[in-house]
Amino acid sequence: MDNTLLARLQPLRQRIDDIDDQILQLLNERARAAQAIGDIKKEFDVDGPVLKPEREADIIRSLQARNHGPFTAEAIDAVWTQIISTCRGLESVLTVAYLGPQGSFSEQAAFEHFGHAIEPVRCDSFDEVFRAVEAGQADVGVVPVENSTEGAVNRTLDLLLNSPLKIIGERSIKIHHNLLTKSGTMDGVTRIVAHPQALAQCRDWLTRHYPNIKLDAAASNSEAARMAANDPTVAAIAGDHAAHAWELQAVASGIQDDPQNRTRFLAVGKIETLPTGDDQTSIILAVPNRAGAVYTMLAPLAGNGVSMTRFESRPARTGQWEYYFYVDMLGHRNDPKVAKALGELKKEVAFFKELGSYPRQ
Ligand SMILES: O=C(O)C(=O)C[C@]1(C(=O)O)C=C[C@@H](O)C=C1
Repeated sequence: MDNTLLARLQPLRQRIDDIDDQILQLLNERARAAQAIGDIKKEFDVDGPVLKPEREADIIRSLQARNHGPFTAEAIDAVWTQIISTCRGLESVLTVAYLGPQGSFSEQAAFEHFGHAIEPVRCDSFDEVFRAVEAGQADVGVVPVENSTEGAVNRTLDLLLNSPLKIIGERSIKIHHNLLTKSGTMDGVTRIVAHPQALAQCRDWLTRHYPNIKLDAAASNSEAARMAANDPTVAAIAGDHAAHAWELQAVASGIQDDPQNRTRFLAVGKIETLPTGDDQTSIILAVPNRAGAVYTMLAPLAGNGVSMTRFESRPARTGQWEYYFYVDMLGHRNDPKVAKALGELKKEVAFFKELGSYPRQ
């Protein structure tokens, strides 16, 4: 390297080394403070949860609010999620249940939300994720709830209806699909395998490029990737993490019909999440099947100035054209406006279930 170039880089690199030393010292001080918090928590409640979603959201948001850059808000989220994850792990390791072998989008969402210092509980279905958390085999679960191309993930909605678990957080991630094989070509491939949601998200692309190939459903995209890794007649649709985990090559990448394709995941658990000042509340409602019932059902929200952010319906399976309505609104259930709206709403409906209040992403 040119000597003058080196001479100019050297002091800056020295500066970075000094800063890294300070960061390291501060990270260890932070870790010791978290360990002390963990000891106090144990003193008061041995089996109580270490995870405090509202505190984690507060820390990251207030750093983002005070930040003047050039470090970006997204970088603050990623770096501090990992710092907090490590500190939390020193108090007690968080076990997280989610769908799929290594490399699934659920795993990516779990890492982006809770950091990497977690112990995975990998499940074969969304039902198993709920069961694992309900049975105490995992502290929390991460499940997809809606996709920007395909809409609601119906199985998750049905499980939320019947589960005692609460929603404790949300995380939306970009979903980028690839067509993957062991060789990186389609030679000898007789079928394309993926989770039905992924097949649906890539429907137009598949029709255009492989109109005659057999499409098969797998329990997860990472399961499809595992199959492709072991069988040269299989091509999988899966994300970059799965490609990496199963050492597959891309025949084509970014094959989702919508380049902005995103999936929103929910974190579910048994803990109660306190207000942060920027929260969302999710509920399920049902009303008798008569004219104007849905309008009346929602009137308390508008009447109390509570904004509805999502409205989804699922058949109640009574054969009577009755539905469960899944409603998200801004605010925490302890906020006076939300509490009043929920109180009024309960009186109007035939069925009411609170799914939880949690920090907005
Ligand atoms: O403040 C706490 O209760 C902590 O345990 C510390 C800490 C952190 O590292 O900042 C870690 C885990 C909790 O979920 C929240 C915050």
